[in-house]
Amino acid sequence: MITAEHISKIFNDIKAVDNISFEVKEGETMVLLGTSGCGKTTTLKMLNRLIDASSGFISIDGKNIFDQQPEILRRTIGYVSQSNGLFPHYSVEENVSVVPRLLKWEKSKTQRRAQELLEQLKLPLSEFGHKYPDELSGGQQQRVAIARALISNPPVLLMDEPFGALDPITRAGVRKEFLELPELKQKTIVLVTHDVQEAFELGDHICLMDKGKIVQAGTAKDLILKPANTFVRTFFDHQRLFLELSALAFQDIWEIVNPDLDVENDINKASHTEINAETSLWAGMEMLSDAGNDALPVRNDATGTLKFFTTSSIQKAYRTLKRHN
Ligand SMILES: Nc1ncnc2c1ncn2[C@@H]1O[C@H](COP(=O)(O)OP(=O)(O)OP(=O)(O)O)[C@@H](O)[C@H]1O
Repeated sequence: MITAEHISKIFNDIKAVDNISFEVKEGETMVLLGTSGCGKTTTLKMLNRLIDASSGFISIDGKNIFDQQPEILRRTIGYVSQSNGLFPHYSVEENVSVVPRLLKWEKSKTQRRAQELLEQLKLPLSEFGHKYPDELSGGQQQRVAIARALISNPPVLLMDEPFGALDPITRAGVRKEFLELPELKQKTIVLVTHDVQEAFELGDHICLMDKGKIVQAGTAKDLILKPANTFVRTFFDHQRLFLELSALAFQDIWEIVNPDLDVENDINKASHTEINAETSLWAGMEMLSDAGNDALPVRNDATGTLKFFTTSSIQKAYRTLKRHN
């Protein structure tokens, strides 16, 4: 678990981070979101002491980070920097082996681990191990950077705009792979982004920052449906419909949906496989987007019940939910 209490960073006379506090529980992904210059990177770098806080307290897994030597601390914290930070004159295998070398791992152990990780990241060692960063696409380089950060199996992972340099399509693909990576399921992750969609997709919790302060912290649903002030509301305005439908899941409209629509006889209930009620309404509507008269079977694991949703029943339930909020 990461705890930051009243941390600030002052550069000369600029207050880059201004008295912020947050907590990231074990296994959670916390996103620092905000526009350029609001203090996200400075906050992230204070966690592994690439930048030392001017004031405040930070602990990781109950240990005060200021009691540890920065180099030793950083061995337990994976870090993916904004520009991937790969050494251009090192091959893929050499790049991912940097930390094991510092930790004096046996060669065979390093190679086994590199093989396992690169396999998961769809860059088999036999095919990519000897290549150099400039022989790889941006998405592949980013995956090598992620493998390098994960190789020593650190419990904490810090990522600064890890997909920032990628085009939107590659970015969505790499992000999807990232979400599905078994290695990451147990990690405590802090991720910096200015991309709202990315924050909503990846963050269990989001801290929205402005001018060095956290303006609101909460789940995507909290931020979009219960904005703390006008700044938060306006921040999401340009993508509001998409974000609301992404933040809401079928379980949020479970009791609202009109039962009459569930039992219409002329809807085709056979063309979709069952999905879970934790799926977002946006994902559900995408699945229905090609359909004329289809219904999506959705299972609510909490109650064990199954309901069929059409595009129009989702839209009606969403409008009703909005009216009541
Ligand atoms: N080493 C430094 N010396 C002086 N000022 C700095 C330094 N690093 C950052 N700043 C200033 O601190 C503020 C916050 O910068 P920071 O990089 O944390 O923002 P950010 O939200 O990560 O921005 P971006 O999304 O553009 O990376 C900015 O005003 C920046 O100019």
